[in-house]
Formats: sequence, structure tokens, C-alpha cells
Amino acid sequence: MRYISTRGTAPALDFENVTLTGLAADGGLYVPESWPRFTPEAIRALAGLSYVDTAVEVMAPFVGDALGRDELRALCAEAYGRFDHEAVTPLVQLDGRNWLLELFHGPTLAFKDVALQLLGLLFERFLSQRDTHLTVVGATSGDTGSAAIDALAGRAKVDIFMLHPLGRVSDVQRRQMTTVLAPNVHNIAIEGSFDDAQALVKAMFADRDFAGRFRLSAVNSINWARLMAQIVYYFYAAVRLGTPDRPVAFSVPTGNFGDVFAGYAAARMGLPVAKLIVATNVNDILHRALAEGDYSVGTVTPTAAPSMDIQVSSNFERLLFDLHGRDGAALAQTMAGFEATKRLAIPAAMRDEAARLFTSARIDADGMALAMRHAAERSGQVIDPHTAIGLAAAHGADLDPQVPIVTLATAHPAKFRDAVERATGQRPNLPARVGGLFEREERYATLPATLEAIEAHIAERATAAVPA
Ligand SMILES: Cc1ncc(COP(=O)(O)O)c(C=O)c1O
Ligand SMILES: N[C@@H](CCOP(=O)(O)O)C(=O)O
Repeated sequence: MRYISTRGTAPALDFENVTLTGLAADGGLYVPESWPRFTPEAIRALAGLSYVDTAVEVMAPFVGDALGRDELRALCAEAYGRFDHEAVTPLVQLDGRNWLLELFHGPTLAFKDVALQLLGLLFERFLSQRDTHLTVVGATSGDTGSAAIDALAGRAKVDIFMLHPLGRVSDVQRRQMTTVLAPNVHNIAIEGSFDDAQALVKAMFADRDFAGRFRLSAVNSINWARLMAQIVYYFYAAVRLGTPDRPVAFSVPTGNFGDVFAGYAAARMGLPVAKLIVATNVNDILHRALAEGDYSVGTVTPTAAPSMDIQVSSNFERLLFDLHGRDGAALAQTMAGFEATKRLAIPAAMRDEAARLFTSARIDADGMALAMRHAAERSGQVIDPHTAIGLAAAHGADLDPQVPIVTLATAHPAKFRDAVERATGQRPNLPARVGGLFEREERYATLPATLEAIEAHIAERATAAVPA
């Protein structure tokens, strides 16, 4: 399998190189050159497989000959062996039609672990054969940061610099990052929003001199391997509910459009997905884009679902690439216009095309709190604010009542226990595996949200510097 850039001019890469590379050199994102296809028989054959075996089947076409099948299986077994549930991503039934897909059984209690535990192992495996040290730079609104740090702390040949927005992540999220004192882990609180952090990461990649000198790499969902690993649980859940003989809809709490893009990829691979519900909080650029064609950036409003307080959704570019007929030059022009004006009007024909698979909803603070309360009272499930947004959107969706709806439960409620307690009166406990968080020493730098300040900070600390 080869990977091409959404903007058409960066060199195509194989799986190993796409995993170690962040943003493409032309500023685009890497996508598979073509979508592997699973026939209904191939999907039926997944029934009864363990999560690890499903992962091998679904990911093998993307990995190609970069890893042998046994080796891929061993890496998956190691990554998912760290989850505290045998099913890795268990399904929980709420009522006759609604299900939760619990994605928070990994070490840092959010869906990010599913991909990042594997990515950490892939980095180690691919770097073991190279005389190279990487500098991973990342931006987090709270969950990617802790999952990436857990996956990379103490690993040879990698430094990780993680930018989070000062004061805009939950106390549990911050401490999960800042109490990891491994020498290769560097936390930076920036005086700005997640969008500022993400823009700084992209600006570091665009600074080709800096990117080359420090051998930058990415753990955000701009890295294709992240999305690849997330495709697996769409297959795993749908097959358990009777696919390919029964289509399934998914409601996805959405910020950077990575998780829901993995669902789109699953559909392109042949999984019968009835609908993907893009559930946003009041930072609703994606809802406006899909419902009205208005992809224009507003100011970020802090909410009780902080991981989704995002305006510029990186992975929307991957969908736009397909909506532009995979014409990289045309998309590069569209993105240049968007980057200059912060607005993009999506033509009706593209919107109609997207609407064949996607629908969307914007859930405000009251809707989110109500969904948490209802889940607790009616189904005995304590859910986190992000999951609540997904569930509220699922309840409001206008879909065939025969189609089951799986809402992705993207974080453990204890990560956001103040918001959960406010809505439900119940204060969820942190699982034992993250105990002691509030007794540990924290370490992080606070910096202004400027490229100069961040690059200078990294340059002083990164191991990977190649002489200029
Ligand atoms: C708990 C949680 N839910 C939902 C999201 C949104 O996912 P995505 O950015 O892939 O759209 C995030 C952040 O990515 C998150 O941390
Ligand atoms: N919500 C995310 C934001 C970064 O998203 P990513 O999927 O691109 O890494 C977070 O928790 O950090």
C-alpha cells in the first residue's frame, strides 16, 4: 500500500515511512492511494474473532509488507494486552436500539489509547532498524497528550513535546500528562487555545529547516497510522451487531474529525454503515459545514467537553480530498483559500455527496447535561460529557428505527468528574490503574503561543538535532 498527500505534490510513501512522518511536505495529509475492499463474505468471516485478530485482518492491507502478519499480530497483542477489558472495546446495550461502544479501557482512559498504544510500538519497531532519533511534536485538548505520552515515555530514539492549552483541560487530563517525568517527555502549556496549539504544530512542520533538523514526527491524527487503528473498532462493533446482514449507524463525538473519518474509511472499505452522525458541542464548525456548507472558523468557546473545543478540524481535509474527486491540486487551492480567509463555502454537490453517509448535530450544554442524566437514570450508565454529546445526537437523529445506533463512548467519566457530578450527582472514581495522580509531582513549561518561543524551547531540549 502506498500513501499519497491530499495536496498532490509530496512524494508518495510506504506504510513505514508514513508512520514515521507527520504532515506531508506540501502541507497535506497522507491517505491510502486506494481503499482496500472487504466483501460481505470477508466481513462475515470476522464474526467471532477476538479484537486482536480483527485488528490484524482490518489493518493488514494498510500495513502491506512493512510487517509480517505474525509480527503485526504480536504488536496488536502487546498493545491491547494493556486494556482492562477482555473485549478491548466492549459494547454495552442501553435500550432496544442504542448501544455504547466503550473505547476507554486503555491505560489513559480515552479512545486515543486504541491507536496510540499501537503507534508507540510501531515507532519502536521501525526505529530499531534506523540510526535515527525522532522529535515528536503534538497538540492536545487533553486526551491525545496523555495517551501519546503513556505510549512513548521512556522509549529509545524518541523525544515527545506535547502542547496543551493552559487552563483548558481537566485537572485529571493535565496531571496524566504532567506527572510523567521520563526524560524524553516535555509538556508545554501554551497561552492560547487547542487550535493555536495545532496551528503551531503544523507551522513547525511547514518550517522545513526546523522539521528536517529535528526530524519531526507526529502522534496527532494527522498521522495516518492513528486513523488506521481506529477503523478496527467500527468493524468489530458492527460485526457483533449482525453486519454485513444488518447495517449499523454510529454517533461520533467529534472535534478533529479523526474518529469519524475512521468510520468513513470503514464504510469505504465495504462495511455497511447506515449513517455516521457527527456530534459536535457548541464549537460547531463541522455541523455548520455538513448542514449548511459553512466551514468558517469562529472563536473557540470553552465547554465541559474540552477535548472537542476545536474549530479547525484537521481531518476534514481528508474528506474534502475525496469530495474533490481526489484532485490534490484542486484541494490545495481550496485549502490555500481557507487558510487565508478562515472560511470555506462547500458547494451543494459536495454537501449532497457527503450527506449520503454523514449527518450532524450540535449539542449545547443543557443537551449534554440532560443526556448524562438520562443515561444514569434510565440505563444506569455514568457517561462522560463527550459521550453524552454523541448520545444526545443519536437520540435526535432521523434514521430508520430498525437500524441500531452505536454511540462511541470516547472517554471514561472519571476524566471529567466535576462535569459528571454536576449533571448526575454522581462522582465517578478514577480506576486503580491511574491512582495516585494527585499525589505526584507535575512538570511542565508555560510558553506564549508563538512559533519562535516553541521552536527555541524544543531546540534546547531535543536529542535529534542534526547539525545545521
Ligand atoms: C474524549 C474525546 N471525545 C471526542 C473527541 C473528538 O475526536 P476527534 O478529534 O477524532 O474528532 C476527542 C478528541 O479528539 C476526545 O478526546
Ligand atoms: N481531542 C484531541 C485533539 C487532538 O486530536 P487528534 O485526534 O488529532 O490527536 C485531544 O484530546 O487531544
